[in-house]
Parts: sequence; structure tokens; C-alpha cells
Amino acid sequence: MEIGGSSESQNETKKGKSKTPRKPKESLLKQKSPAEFFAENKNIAGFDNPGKSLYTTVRELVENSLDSAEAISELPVVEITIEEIGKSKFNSMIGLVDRERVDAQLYDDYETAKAREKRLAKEARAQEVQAKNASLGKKVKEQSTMKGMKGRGEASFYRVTCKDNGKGMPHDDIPNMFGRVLSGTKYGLKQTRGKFGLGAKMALIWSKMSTGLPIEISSSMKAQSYISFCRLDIDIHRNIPHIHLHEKRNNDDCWHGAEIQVVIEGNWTTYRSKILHYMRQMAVITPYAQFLFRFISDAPDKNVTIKFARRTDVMPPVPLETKHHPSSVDLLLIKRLIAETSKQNLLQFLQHEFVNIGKSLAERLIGEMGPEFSPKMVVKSLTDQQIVRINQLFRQAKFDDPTGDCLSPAGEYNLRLGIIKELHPDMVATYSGSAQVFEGHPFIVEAGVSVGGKDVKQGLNIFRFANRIPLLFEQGADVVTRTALKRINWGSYKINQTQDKIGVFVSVVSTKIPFKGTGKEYIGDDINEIATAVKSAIQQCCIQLKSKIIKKMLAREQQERKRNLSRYIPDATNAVYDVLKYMSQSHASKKKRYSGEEAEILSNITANLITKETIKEKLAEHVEKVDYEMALEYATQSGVTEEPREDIFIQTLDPENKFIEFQSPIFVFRLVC
Ligand SMILES: Nc1ncnc2c1ncn2[C@@H]1O[C@H](COP(=O)(O)OP(=O)(O)OP(=O)(O)O)[C@@H](O)[C@H]1O
Repeated sequence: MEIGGSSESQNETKKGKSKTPRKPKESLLKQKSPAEFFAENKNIAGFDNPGKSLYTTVRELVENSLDSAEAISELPVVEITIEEIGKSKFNSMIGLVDRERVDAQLYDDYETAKAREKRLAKEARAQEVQAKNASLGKKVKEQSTMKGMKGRGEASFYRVTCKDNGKGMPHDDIPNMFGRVLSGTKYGLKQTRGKFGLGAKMALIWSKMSTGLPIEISSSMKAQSYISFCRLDIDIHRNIPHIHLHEKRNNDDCWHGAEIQVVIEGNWTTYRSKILHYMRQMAVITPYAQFLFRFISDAPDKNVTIKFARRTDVMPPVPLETKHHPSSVDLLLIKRLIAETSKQNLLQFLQHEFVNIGKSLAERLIGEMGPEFSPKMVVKSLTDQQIVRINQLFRQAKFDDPTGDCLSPAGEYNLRLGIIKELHPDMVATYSGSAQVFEGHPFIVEAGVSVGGKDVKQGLNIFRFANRIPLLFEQGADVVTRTALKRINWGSYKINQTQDKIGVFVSVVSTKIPFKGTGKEYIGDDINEIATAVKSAIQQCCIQLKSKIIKKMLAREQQERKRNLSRYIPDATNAVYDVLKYMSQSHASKKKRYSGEEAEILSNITANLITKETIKEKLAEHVEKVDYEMALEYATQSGVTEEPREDIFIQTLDPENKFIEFQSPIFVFRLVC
């Protein structure tokens, strides 16, 4: 790849036709370190602009904290604080003296008197239009007074701190974990939120680019007598940590976990809602974690404190590290596995370094490779050609699919809890699919579909999760959105796609999520296996909902019928009474004689023993009876043998709040101790 060139060589190109003999061309070849590459292309890691960088920094730190607590089966407690730092405070932090503007015209936001006049006139006109619209009851748009301003404007700085109760980090590893791009502990074949060994370093690179300040890490591992403290930044060109301070401090409180602090440029105003949505959705998919989110500003009215309480103590099982499936490997990987294996011969290597290759299959595979292969041959002596042969066979042979045992899906219970907590829907259905396979990697799709609820807009409200990370960006291209919009016939499940308030929650877990880009923002729609599993999981939820919806519709119709019949009771009473009165008069005056039961009724009318009130009561009783009989008939037909049931969820006793909550979609029952 040609990256830039020396000024000399550029001059040469410009001059082009010079007749002077050319000097031998200097080589244009240059190298870049991974840190340099990501610093120059930070958008591919989710650091597109200051606002998005603030969001991604929060994400990366929170996800590391959750991975870390879950790795030691500790119910996560994560505290995240974003502290706004004014320009003066920031300057004093870096030892820079504030300076007043002297040459005003030098600045990008300088406005000439004429331009100011023009702008004010325009704003006044806009205000007039707004006032007019408001008086007509029309929606008014917020006016931006600084619209059209040139330049990047004043930067805003934030100190982001994330503290957890996780496993901490070994003292000596901390510098590389935070100061060397593409280094991490999550490269193994395991379901984790982190994968690339990049996130925390990107936060540091961004802080270096925007504020020049280092990152600070405090960490202690379980039962460790000291807390490691490290202040470092990164040598971008060499991709190595540049350590300012690395020391051991007392750990008198026997704390374990990590606290990471970084000062970056950001934009809280534009990304406030994204960050809060992220935290809310993270709390939904991780109801066994407790989050404390704080935004601290110089203006106290802008402060935000949200505690997302733990809703359950049930943690999904810890994801397990697994071995490669033979259909997911390539030449490079086979070579690496050969270099790293502790097994001596080919038979042992095949048996122990891959899943789904038992002894007899390994023997058959070796037989199939050709006469120069044997079970006892030393695996490290395989030639390049022989490795190609193994790879070819792996691609063509049939292997059992990997099981999903190593995965840790959120679980239907957690998903349901999250949906109820988030949307308070009228009805909800959840489904957990069985493990499927994409390119040798197992994956599980879980889905939840809800109808109704508070703060839910009409139409589809889509919530996506991958390895239990909420995905908030690039929604349009994501497999879940596309499937919900285009491949589900909502009408056939009695759900109105545009009028109903529909919540669609889909969570995918895998040893390898095929994200588009390192920013982990969406899963493409081009993977058939995943698209099919997503569609089927949503459909399963819809099938469950359909029967609930039909029952509700029938109940509503019945209610309607009853109301309609009851509406006629007063008129029917008058009519029946008038007829009976007339008949009773004929009977009494002997104009027309009635006998038996009829005569008895007519006498009771005359004697005022049957009044309008009596008829009204009888008619009402009849409507009730008809309604009950119809309900019974419906219940017999549809096989309903019990009273309707409602799921309820019990929240654990929180030591701070002495109460237990029973939560159901329609009520919360609080037991105070
Ligand atoms: N809060 C933490 N507690 C314990 N270890 C941590 C913590 N934060 C980071 N680490 C360690 O530092 C390593 C590097 O973190 P980083 O965020 O750069 O990458 P990652 O999480 O491995 O992958 P990704 O780039 O996909 O997020 C992690 O693999 C982990 O071992």
C-alpha cells in the first residue's frame, strides 16, 4: 500500500517533464503500527466524532467490566461516571494558562457587524413564524441560533470513570493490556463481549488525540494484598505502552476489580440519549448486574444519576472456552495449532485440538489423507503440502455440528424480565432457539415480541443484542431489522404492523459474532443461517402471541355483545310491560280471557306484583346467562380448563430496600418487611 511520500518525490512528480537527469527514486514503502492505523481510522472502531467517541468509550469500559465480573461468576456491580470538565478546569489540569481573545477576527466564530445584523433579522423572522405556528396549534421545531457556524467550535471535555468488582488484572500485564493495540485476553474461542483487544486502547488513543492526557488504571485481583496503579499513554508509532507510573498500593479493604479513568473530548448534548439508551438496554439484557450511572456537570440541573437495580440473582452460566470446529479453520490456523500443540502425533493432534473428531473419525481421516500420512507421524514434521491436504479434507469432509454447550444465552427468563421492565407491555412472548452453526461457530438466537406498553411508539420498536451487548447504531442494515420489517407477515398473527406498539427483542450469542467492522454495531443481513434463525425465533413468539390475541379479541367481542344487548333492556322492558299491561286489562275486563300460566302473569301485572323493575331484572339476568353460556361454550371449544393465568416475577430482597416485589405485566405487588 502506498502511504504518502517524501516532499522531494512529490516535487519530482509535479515538475514531471524536467530534463535534468533523475535521481534514483527513493522508496515510498513505509510501515504503520496498528496503533497508528487505528488512530488514523478511528471511525472503524466507533470513534467517528467527539460525541460518538464518548459513547464508545463508555461502551468499551462497561463491557470490559461485565466480562471481567462474569469471568469469576461475580454478580456485576458497575459504576460509570462522566464528569464534565470546563475549559478553564481542563487548562489548569494540563497546566495551561487561560487566555482572553485579543485578535477577535482571527477566530472562526467571528461575526462581522453586517453578518450579525443579518442573522438577528433571520432569527426574528423565524421566531415570528414559530409563534404563528404555535398559536395555530402546529408543531414547532427547536430553532438552532448558531446554525451554519463554521469550524469545529469549542471542545468539551469529560472524565470517564468505570469501576467494577471483576477479576482485576495481573500487575505486570496492565501496561500491555491498555497500551498496546491488539492485545487482550479474549482471543480464545469463547463467547465474550470483547474480542479484538482494541476497545480500551482506542479510548486511550482518543484521549491522546483530543486531550493529550494519559489513562489511569487501578486494579486488584481476588485476595491480592495490593492495588496495582498504573498511569500510562501509548507510543502510537511503536505501538507500545509509555508508562508514567506503575506501582503497588495498599489494599486495606480487600477490594477486587478495576477502575479505569480517562479524560477525552466528547459531546454529551448530542449523545446523551444514546448513552442513556445503551445503559438502559444493557440493564435489560443483564438484569443480574447492578449499574450506577452518573453524569456530573458544573450546572447541577444537568446532573443525571440513574441506578439500574439488580432484578435477579440468576446469572447465565459462564461461557466456556471451546476448541475449533474442523470446518471453521484455515491453513494459517492449522499451522498455528500445530506450532502450539503439546500433542506429539497426528492422531492425538486431530483428536485433541478440534471438536467433533473422535478417535475412530481421526483414524478414518488420516486414512483418507493418503499413504504418506500415518496416525503415529510427528505432527510438527508435517510439510506445507501435507497441511494443505489436511485443510482440503477438513473443507470437504462431513463433521457433526458443534453443540451450543459452550455458549451462554441470556435465557428466556432474563429476556422476559427485561422486556417487562423496559416496556411494561400488555402481552409478551419469548423464545429460545436451539444452537445452530455458521462457518463452524455455534450460535443461539433468542427472541421476544411484545405488544402494547408505555413509552413505546406505534409500529416496530427493535432492540438488538449480540453477545449480550446492545446494538444501537446501523439499525437499518441489521439482520434483525430487515427480518422484522420484510420477512414477518405480522398481519397473519393478528398484529397490526403500523398501528400496534410492537417490541421486537432479538439476542444472538456465538463464539464469533460476524459483526460488520470492529465497532460491533450491527450484524449484516447476508448470512443465511443467522437470518433464518432470527426469522424463526420471531415467528415462534408471534405464534404464541396470536393465540393470546385471539382470546383477547373474543373476550372483547363478547363484552361488546353483552353491552349491545344490555343497551336494549330499557326499551325492551317498556315494550314488554306495555303489552302485558294491555293484555292484563283485556283479561280483567273479560274482553279476552287467558288461562293457566299466562292468566297468572296477567293477574300479577294487575296486582302490581310484576312491575317494570321485575322485567328489567329478568332481562338483565338473561343477558348474563347467555353471556356465561357462550363463554362456557367457547372455553370448551378452545380447551381452556383453568382460570386465566398471569406470569409473575419475584425480585430478590435488596439489602438496602427492605422489600420484595412481585412483578406482573399488569401490576406490581410490594411486600414491605
Ligand atoms: N475492567 C477490566 N477488568 C479486567 N480486565 C480488563 C478490564 N478492562 C480491560 N481488561 C483487560 O484488558 C484487555 C484489553 O481490553 P480491550 O478493551 O482493549 O480489548 P478486549 O476487551 O479484549 O476486546 P475488544 O476490543 O473487542 O473490546 C482485555 O482483554 C482484558 O483482559
